[in-house]
Amino acid sequence: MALYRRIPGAIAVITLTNPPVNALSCTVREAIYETVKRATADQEVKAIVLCGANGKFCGGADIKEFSREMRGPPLVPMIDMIEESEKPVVAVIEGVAFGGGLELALGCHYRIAHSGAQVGLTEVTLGLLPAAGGTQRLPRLIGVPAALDIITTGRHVSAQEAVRLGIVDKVTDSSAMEEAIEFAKTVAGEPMGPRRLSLWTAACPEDLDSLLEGALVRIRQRSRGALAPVACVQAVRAAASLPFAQGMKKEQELMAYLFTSGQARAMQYCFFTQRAAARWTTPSGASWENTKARPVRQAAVIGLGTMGKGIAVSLSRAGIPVIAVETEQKRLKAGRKAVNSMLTRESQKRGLAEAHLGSISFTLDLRKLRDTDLVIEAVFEDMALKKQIFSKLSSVCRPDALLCTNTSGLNIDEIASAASRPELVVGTHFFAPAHVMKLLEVVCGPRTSPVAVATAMQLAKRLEKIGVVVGNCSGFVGNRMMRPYTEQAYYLLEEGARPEEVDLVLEEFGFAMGIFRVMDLSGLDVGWRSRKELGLTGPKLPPGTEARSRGGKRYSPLPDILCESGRLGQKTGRGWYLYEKERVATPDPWLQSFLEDYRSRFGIQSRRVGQDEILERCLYSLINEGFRILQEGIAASPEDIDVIYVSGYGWPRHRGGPMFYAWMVGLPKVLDKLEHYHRTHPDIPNLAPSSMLRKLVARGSPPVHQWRALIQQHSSQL
Ligand SMILES: CCCCCCC[C@H](O)CC(=O)SCCNC(=O)CCNC(=O)[C@H](O)C(C)(C)COP(=O)([O-])OP(=O)([O-])OC[C@H]1O[C@@H](n2cnc3c(N)ncnc32)[C@H](O)[C@@H]1OP(=O)([O-])[O-]
Ligand SMILES: NC(=O)c1ccc[n+]([C@@H]2O[C@H](COP(=O)([O-])OP(=O)(O)OC[C@H]3O[C@@H](n4cnc5c(N)ncnc54)[C@H](O)[C@@H]3O)[C@@H](O)[C@H]2O)c1
Repeated sequence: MALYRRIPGAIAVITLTNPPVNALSCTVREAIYETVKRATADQEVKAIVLCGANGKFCGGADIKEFSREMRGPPLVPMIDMIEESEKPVVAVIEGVAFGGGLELALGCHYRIAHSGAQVGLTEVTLGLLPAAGGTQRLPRLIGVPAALDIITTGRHVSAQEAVRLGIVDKVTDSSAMEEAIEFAKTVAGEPMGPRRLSLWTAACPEDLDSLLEGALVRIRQRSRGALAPVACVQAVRAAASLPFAQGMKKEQELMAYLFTSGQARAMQYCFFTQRAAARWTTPSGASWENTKARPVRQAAVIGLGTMGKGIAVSLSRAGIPVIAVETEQKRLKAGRKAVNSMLTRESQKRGLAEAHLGSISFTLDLRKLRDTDLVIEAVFEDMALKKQIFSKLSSVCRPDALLCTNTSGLNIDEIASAASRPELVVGTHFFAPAHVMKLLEVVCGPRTSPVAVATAMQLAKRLEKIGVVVGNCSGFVGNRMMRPYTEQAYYLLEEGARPEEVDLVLEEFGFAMGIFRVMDLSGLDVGWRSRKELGLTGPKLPPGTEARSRGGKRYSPLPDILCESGRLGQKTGRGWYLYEKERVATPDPWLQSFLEDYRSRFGIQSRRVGQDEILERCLYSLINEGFRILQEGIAASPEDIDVIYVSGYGWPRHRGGPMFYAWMVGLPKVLDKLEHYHRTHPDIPNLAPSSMLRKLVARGSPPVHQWRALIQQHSSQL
């Protein structure tokens, strides 16, 4: 709702009151109409101040209403009514003014912001465009180039930048409300015509076409296949070239097209599932609601390699003091140098004051960890080494200290067995680069206690990451699902495809990089090392093992052969591609003839592999593993799997995540295709449809949010 009060000085104050973010629900819109009408009709009122309760102006339209039939007064005429008011309307922007919230403020005649506030037209992140006049008013206010950037990226703009750009008229460190009231008194009685943005013309560069073309190129690089940012460009073009009324018509047409799109549905699903992941539960009844996290005042990181450095920076950035431990002086020195320069860059970029950073001390002595509340181990992926460290930590650390491991897939319970307090051992699986990537898989072993899970999830929040609780199995959720996906990519090469063909299909789907480019970037030796550990190749492989089979299942030795010949990816200048110019992947004729020789050596008839087959075999095998994970209770819900893939594995947001995508495609189709591919390739067991998928199809393919109820909780590993 919206509260109305009159205060001395002939000012009416209208306060949006809809916790937690004052979203513009049907009731709020009705109340705004009513209160603005009341203020304009009241002879005693000379100016109106519009603000939000609880220090937040407005989080925009109520997204929950988008999946229901729209009721109540629409936003556009409501904002027009405010703009048309003869009495000045001043918006008080505290906290946030996002989406429809900023559009509402743009309909006001003046905007006063608190210095801590943020504004933005964030609709594009929900698969939409600002459809309450935002695409037409913002370019008129700040010019086409700046508006184009804000509308197509949906980025959050600080109050300082907002005043620089002209989005707000004034920024204050003290009370924005008091400032606005005083300001309103000074403009009461002035003519409001010049303040109506709908009457302005958008400042536009001479070469509008090349500006818009450049934006489309960037959109294609950032989110290929996404409809909303392209529609945003079209709407801004309308603002630059058409009168306001016609621009508004264009905005509405484009919104009507986006509003019912599968992409908008997928992105709004991502918005809610990301928040739902924080509400974790385990079958034992422990949950975010009934388990209190331990406070973390002091943390430690063991190992300052690729991951440890980023983890230390994340902790420090959250204001947590860190002790970083290495094995030898040289590595310690290199780690310290790298961490310090990362922190300097970070604080420059984010404008963080040094005082807000947690101090980092560097040591070779594990005994310094006796007062830490939480330790994160990030040493080599070696079970014996990890067990040795957990055993040492048990004697050094306080008995209530939480011991976390950053392993990418080793058995958490085996690591815990080396600790004196297995119930306080938990996996905290960060993703590279750890100070950038949002995902944190919180891996719960069979003996991990609820308090350990709660503390790790609380830590994720403090680090501004998205924590998702998963069960203990090889590769957990994310990496486990990647394996069949990667294997299919190898098999497709064996059968006749080229790396660039596979990558193109995946990139057209929306991944920023195809799987072969990704492997070249992270180094082919990473997977090679783990296959050697598992005895799939290298010295542990029993003599006489068939080249293309392991344990009766199909195996591709292609990546092993590449590694043996020194092709490790970008770092060696060649892998699945050739890198003559640093980081630029070009198809390699050598690889093409190598693949031809390989096929003839093993008598494989090369064939033209179609784009549909590439996409289906890669994605459906990954999805099928997701169903197995649900069946085994390694993930609590399909939503959790989707959050992991969207926030940690570059799954395109406008596709919702693998499980959501499977539902959008149609579960019967996914089942049918898997059956078909499994019939054709009976030696690839992963292609055999999981019983969970069959069960869901038999139950009529219910929507994703209903799957959780159908999952057999008794098999849960959480
Ligand atoms: C044809 C039809 C025409 C329509 C016209 C459209 C006009 C317009 O252009 C469209 C929009 O405005 S689109 C909208 C554009 N707006 C945006 O894109 C802003 C989206 N919101 C945000 O970015 C963040 O929530 C904030 C930064 C506002 C707060 O962050 P924080 O402090 O970390 O808090 P938190 O944990 O994030 O959220 C707390 C709770 O509030 C919930 N909730 C939040 N916003 C909601 C909303 N708008 N609605 C409903 N609910 C919303 C959220 O789900 C959560 O509840 P849950 O039960 O736990 O799920
Ligand atoms: N690199 C990735 O992309 C990635 C992603 C997620 C998880 N992980 C996991 O994170 C862990 C670390 O991986 P990484 O890539 O950072 O490894 P890395 O090889 O880059 O670094 C490991 C560091 O640990 C140090 N170390 C080894 N033994 C030590 C000891 N006893 N005490 C203190 N320090 C010791 C080494 O000196 C080295 O600096 C592994 O378990 C890995 O599986 C890696």
